[in-house]
Amino acid sequence: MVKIPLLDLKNVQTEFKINGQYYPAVSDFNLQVYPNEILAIVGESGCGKSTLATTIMGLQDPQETRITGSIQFAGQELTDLDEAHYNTLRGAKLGMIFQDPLSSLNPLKRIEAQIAEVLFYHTDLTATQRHQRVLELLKEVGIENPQRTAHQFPHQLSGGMRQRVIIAIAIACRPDLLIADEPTTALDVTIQAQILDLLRQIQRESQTGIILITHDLGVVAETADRVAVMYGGQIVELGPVQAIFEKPQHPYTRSLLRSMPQRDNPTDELYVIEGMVPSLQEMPLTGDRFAPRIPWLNPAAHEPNPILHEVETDHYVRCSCYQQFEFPEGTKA
Ligand SMILES: Nc1ncnc2c1ncn2[C@@H]1O[C@H](COP(=O)(O)OP(=O)(O)OP(=O)(O)O)[C@@H](O)[C@H]1O
Repeated sequence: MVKIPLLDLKNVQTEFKINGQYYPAVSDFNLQVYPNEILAIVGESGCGKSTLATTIMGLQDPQETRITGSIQFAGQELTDLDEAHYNTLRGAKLGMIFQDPLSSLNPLKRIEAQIAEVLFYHTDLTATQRHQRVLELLKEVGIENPQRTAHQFPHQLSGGMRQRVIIAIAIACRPDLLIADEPTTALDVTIQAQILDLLRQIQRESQTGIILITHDLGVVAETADRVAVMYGGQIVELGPVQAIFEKPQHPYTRSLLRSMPQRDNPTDELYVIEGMVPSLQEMPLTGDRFAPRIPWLNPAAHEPNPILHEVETDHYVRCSCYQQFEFPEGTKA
């Protein structure tokens, strides 16, 4: 059976204007997201994950940004949409959850008003029905006393409760696609697990396609169906979660995994990836963008213009350098 993607990105490039010149934060980006899957996007800070999310959501300032390529959502091209049309999709068919629940909520409005607002704009529900729906949504996201929470202001809630409220707003209109940008980073571990469970429950019950953006590979292993590893604005590896964890190929994926604390040996010395993600102006645009961070690898191992290779079914790796890459002797295995 042919699977129809919910979201289909083709050659997407997002460039920021800095001192009058454009620099790509996302480039050569090709990706499909399907209904009822959680696709994780991972990479260090500065790899372009949030830029990709805001590009899909149409939240980039056109004065400062240039977006090229095609973004199709449920068969509709988004890159041509004007703000009014985007507004009919955002909050309704396209939902987004940001990292910091406090700054995503209006401190001066009660929780009920903030959830009801989305229902007001995107549904025909009456005021009484909206009130009822707000309570149902709060219950759905695991809030024990919806009546009480509905009446409270954001500062009266814990971080975990606020994130649940944000999720309630994001799912209020049953979006087909939900983008969650670091949804658990600000939360402690127990609450993190509960929020991830909630996302999985939403995916299962509503067949939602979810893009989960995170730098935390532990979160990815627990939650995702597929994983896109991003470096320098590009996908460097894409595959089913099991393939990424059990048979990682790209030197960047392998380095990220090696730098992750092991559960059975949490105090073990960690591998540290050499150097840093370069700024946009310093990012090399030809050759393998990760090459400067693995300087011991023979430069001839890299392709001059690396492309994604399918190494096994549905598992893609950029640049054939993975065939020759080894960690230097003496680094932690
Ligand atoms: N409005 C902007 N103008 C210029 N450069 C920007 C802008 N927004 C982001 N960048 C740059 O684009 C690159 C990608 O940033 P982005 O925030 O998308 O990365 P990220 O992987 O999401 O990182 P983080 O996890 O820290 O949010 C970075 O070099 C960042 O400095």
